[in-house]
Amino acid sequence: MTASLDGVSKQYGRTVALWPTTLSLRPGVVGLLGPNGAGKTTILRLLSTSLPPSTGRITVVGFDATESHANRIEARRRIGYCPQEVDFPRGMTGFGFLDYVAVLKEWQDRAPRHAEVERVLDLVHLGDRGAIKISKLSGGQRRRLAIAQALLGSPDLLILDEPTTGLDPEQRASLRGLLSGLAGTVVISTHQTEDVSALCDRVLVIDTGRICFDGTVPELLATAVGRVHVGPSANAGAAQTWKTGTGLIRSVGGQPAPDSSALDPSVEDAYLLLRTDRHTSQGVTP
Ligand SMILES: Nc1ncnc2c1ncn2[C@@H]1O[C@H](COP(=O)(O)OP(=O)(O)OP(=O)(O)O)[C@@H](O)[C@H]1O
Repeated sequence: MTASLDGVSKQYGRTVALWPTTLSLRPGVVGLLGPNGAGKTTILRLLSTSLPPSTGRITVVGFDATESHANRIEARRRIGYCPQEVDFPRGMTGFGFLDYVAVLKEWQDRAPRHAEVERVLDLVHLGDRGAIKISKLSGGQRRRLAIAQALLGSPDLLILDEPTTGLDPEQRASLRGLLSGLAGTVVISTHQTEDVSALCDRVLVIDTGRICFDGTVPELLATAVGRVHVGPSANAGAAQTWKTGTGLIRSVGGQPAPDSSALDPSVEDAYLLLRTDRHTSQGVTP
């Protein structure tokens, strides 16, 4: 097991961002899906040990980061974290920035440190951009530079908050290739359901500070089988409907309309239905 949350909760003043949660993470790619404000970033910051929990224990590679400062340092040595937004010193070059982060991560010897910086620059396809000032990089290139700093030292636990936001389709596909080839545990938060279906071994759906689904992509898809239709009219009571390019109406949930046929659900369909079912049955405000 790479990391665990044991009864971990987080409250900001009166706002409960995460209700008491117990979770174990093993090698593979774990995707956190959920609407804005659900608590994804809170979980990632807790796991990264940059945010102290209100209750519970957080363990990373055997070190209980909530127990002592020394344990937290040991845990952090095994973590790579890329937050949603990184404030770069824009006057620096990409290479200079990564070299600086590598120094902070205790890479003391210059030659192996520089080799590591070159390695992670290559991994995110910025090998030929290292000497350029960060202010001159595009938004997508800066995003990849932020990911590169998290890859330094091949951490056991790699935590990426919305890593594919701002990347073009080619770069997104390439990042998926990179993440799926890593040996350790990778935790990503995303709004891109395609990333989840293409990449994740395990999906956690978060809603109002609670994990409301924990399983594999096929298990998530199975929850929506027989509930997605296409036809000349919309399903009554559907959670979502839209007119497709063929002129037919695609309905997610509801009572199948006459002459409609069932479709294989996507991760997005299953996610929408999970949320709708939860909000209808529990009266949770979306
Ligand atoms: N520093 C803070 N102070 C007060 N409330 C906060 C703070 N950070 C987050 N919150 C609240 O905690 C809840 C969870 O926020 P969080 O950022 O974890 O959600 P998220 O799922 O990552 O959202 P998004 O998809 O928009 O990034 C929200 O209600 C948010 O307003």
